[in-house]
Amino acid sequence: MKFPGQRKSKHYFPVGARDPLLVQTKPQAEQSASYIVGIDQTLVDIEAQVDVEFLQRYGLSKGHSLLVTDSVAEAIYQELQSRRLIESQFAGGTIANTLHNYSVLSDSASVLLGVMSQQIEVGGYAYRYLCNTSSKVDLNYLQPVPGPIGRCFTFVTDDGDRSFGINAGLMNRLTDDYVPAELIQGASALVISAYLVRELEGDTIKQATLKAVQQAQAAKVPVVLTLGTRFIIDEQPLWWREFIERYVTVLAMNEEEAEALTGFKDPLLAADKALEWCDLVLCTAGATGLFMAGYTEEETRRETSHPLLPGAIAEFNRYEFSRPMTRAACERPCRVFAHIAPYMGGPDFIKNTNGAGDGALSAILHDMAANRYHRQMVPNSAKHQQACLAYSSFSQLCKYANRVSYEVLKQSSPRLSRGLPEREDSLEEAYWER
Ligand SMILES: Nc1ncnc2c1ncn2[C@@H]1O[C@H](COP(=O)(O)OP(=O)(O)OP(=O)(O)O)[C@@H](O)[C@H]1O
Ligand SMILES: O=c1[nH]cnc2c1ncn2[C@@H]1O[C@H](CO)[C@@H](O)[C@H]1O
Repeated sequence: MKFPGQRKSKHYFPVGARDPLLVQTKPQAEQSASYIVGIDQTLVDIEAQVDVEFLQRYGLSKGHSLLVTDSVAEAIYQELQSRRLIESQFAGGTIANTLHNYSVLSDSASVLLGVMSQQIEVGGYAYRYLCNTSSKVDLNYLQPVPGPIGRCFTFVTDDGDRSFGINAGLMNRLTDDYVPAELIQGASALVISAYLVRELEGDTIKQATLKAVQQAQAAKVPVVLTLGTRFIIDEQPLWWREFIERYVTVLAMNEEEAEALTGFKDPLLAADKALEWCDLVLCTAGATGLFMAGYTEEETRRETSHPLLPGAIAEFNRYEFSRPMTRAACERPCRVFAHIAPYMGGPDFIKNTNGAGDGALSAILHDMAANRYHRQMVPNSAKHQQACLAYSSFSQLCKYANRVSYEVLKQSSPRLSRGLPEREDSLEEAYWER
């Protein structure tokens, strides 16, 4: 496990096994027991640059993810091919992207549950999917299916925004016998998306996901939900509120999804509302940066040394130096909020914003898993006198998530091909210390 985020490590963090004191503290097996599990619809992103007229012609919605039938998918594919518009075909899926990035950032294992074509052709979609996934993502639990995985037409318009047309194939046929209880119970977190409920007749992935969620809850493994696209939430916001209240510890969303869920357009108010149902919220807001909200113990909360920020909640970042806890773990829960503007104002040129939000979530997951790893390695550390959800403060979590989003934008790919630089050689090295 690498240290989460980059900063001067004034806290003790066992990154290697060479320290003799550390080796004595815990057996080796426990180190390798640190992993996260995710469930996803296995699909390949077929990326193409198009104009808004193209989206309208095929009944797609700008900035969102909609299902397309086989015949529409074929027509789209033919047009993209004949006009030579396809730029890349690369493994996608919001959770698989998140797991891949988590593994790249943390240098640690994650496990993907989903389906995979049992018959694989070199160069085909399934083949590409496997080739484009980090070797630290364990694909051994995938369920074989007798047909294609999904295709996600990823349309990038002139403004860099992305819109999706999903052709499902057999991506929704995961059954609950491919959700091993032991695997879920031993994880640092279970990660799912709202997309998993978008099923057609005969699909089983929603049921399989529910089983996994219940197993995680019973084993006190945090359930992390990302909302995916606003349309799914718009369809049944009350169902989602109840689902979150019942099962979810960490909620990730962008400001549109946040509005669909809570009715609040302002990301800060939306995050505040969502804290009625869950414990920790990440709300990304494009060029406005990102917000986090959560709980901490009132007695041990820490005041920021940064300027206090104005907003719908006055001076909302006052306690951003505190570490997040579940509401249930606090004797006197106190709400904490934090915000950060895009790292260095964002890259000079943004070709495509696809996956920037997934990137932010993978950073949060890394920090959460690092906390558990550290607790296993150094259980009597002062860091664990209280049961915190993450290793770092809200403020550091924001920085790290934001830095990873920047890297996704800079690499123009939802899946990082490399982690963060070991040293930031820009003038912004101080960013991590501020
Ligand atoms: N136009 C932009 N300029 C600067 N930074 C940006 C821009 N768009 C996104 N970012 C960065 O990326 C982060 C996540 O962006 P965004 O809110 O667009 O995610 P998202 O809609 O959830 O994306 P996805 O669903 O594709 O993963 C932002 O918090 C910000 O740090
Ligand atoms: O229906 C879906 N299920 C799973 N993943 C999806 C769906 N629609 C879009 N994405 C994925 O979201 C990522 C960016 O956040 C893209 O890489 C795309 O593959």
